[in-house]
Amino acid sequence: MTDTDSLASEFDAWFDQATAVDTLDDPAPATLDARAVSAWFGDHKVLDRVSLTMPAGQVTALIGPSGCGKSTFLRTLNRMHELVPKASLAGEVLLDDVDIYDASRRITDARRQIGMVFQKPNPFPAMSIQDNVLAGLGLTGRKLDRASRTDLVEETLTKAGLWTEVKDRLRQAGGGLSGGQQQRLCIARSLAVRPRVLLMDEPCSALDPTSTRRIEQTITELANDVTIVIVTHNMQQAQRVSDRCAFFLAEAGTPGAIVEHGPTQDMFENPQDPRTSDYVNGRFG
Ligand SMILES: Nc1ncnc2c1ncn2[C@@H]1O[C@H](COP(=O)(O)OP(=O)(O)OP(=O)(O)O)[C@@H](O)[C@H]1O
Repeated sequence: MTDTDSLASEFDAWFDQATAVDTLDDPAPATLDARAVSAWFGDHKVLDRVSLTMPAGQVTALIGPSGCGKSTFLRTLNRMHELVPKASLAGEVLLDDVDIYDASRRITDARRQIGMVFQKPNPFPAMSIQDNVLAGLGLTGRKLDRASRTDLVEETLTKAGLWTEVKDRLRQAGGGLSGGQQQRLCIARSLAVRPRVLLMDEPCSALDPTSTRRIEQTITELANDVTIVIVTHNMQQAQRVSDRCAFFLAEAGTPGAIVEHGPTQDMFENPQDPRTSDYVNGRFG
């Protein structure tokens, strides 16, 4: 028995301990509505009353120069900001009208419904490809029978655009894939818990141009199933993948705020604010 075989069977055994077997629903994409979100690290205020609606089933790109608070804003959208020691927050984030920060809501519930993909692909390197896909389910405490797991692995790897490349080696280690394939594996892992929103923090910044285009294609294909919010420094990418854009700026030591937001085509072809025009045309940042 190889290492990957033994890992795979351990994981299977964990799932098979289930006394009750769950079925996964197929939820519709949700609208995320940030209302007057401010964020601090200690006494350093980095976001000031940011309000933005990210419509269901659309791709919203967050753009702006380095340090203007895009990643911080993204992390307020699924309660990851509060993991940083001394970080604090004001405002509301509504997922289809329900405040994810409401005291009666569990943090794990928000994270399950609002998944995240990071800059650097972070699969579990020694874990098999199929177990990487299923790993998030374990964390949310849900157990599926074997047939449902097999279906879920195929479905999510297909949606992430990776199935045909890995279907004959599902029990091999995730760490053996290329960087672009690893990022698509991480997207499949996020999709396996059936999120309603997927947050992506510069998901292509560690990838070559070919892998980048493949991920962009995946984003476009996913948009009907899940609302996507993506941070990107690449203006061509924002134009290629997003329906809407929000331009963030932190001017002269002030906290980050949104200068302008709207349909991507308007933001690039007919921006209302000269600072937006300067930024999207590469004159600063
Ligand atoms: N963990 C942290 N502790 C303290 N300050 C932080 C932390 N993370 C970010 N900051 C500060 O918050 C501000 C916003 O950072 P953030 O990473 O959100 O900006 P960004 O627009 O995403 O930047 P980039 O495009 O370079 O990733 C910056 O001043 C940054 O130094």
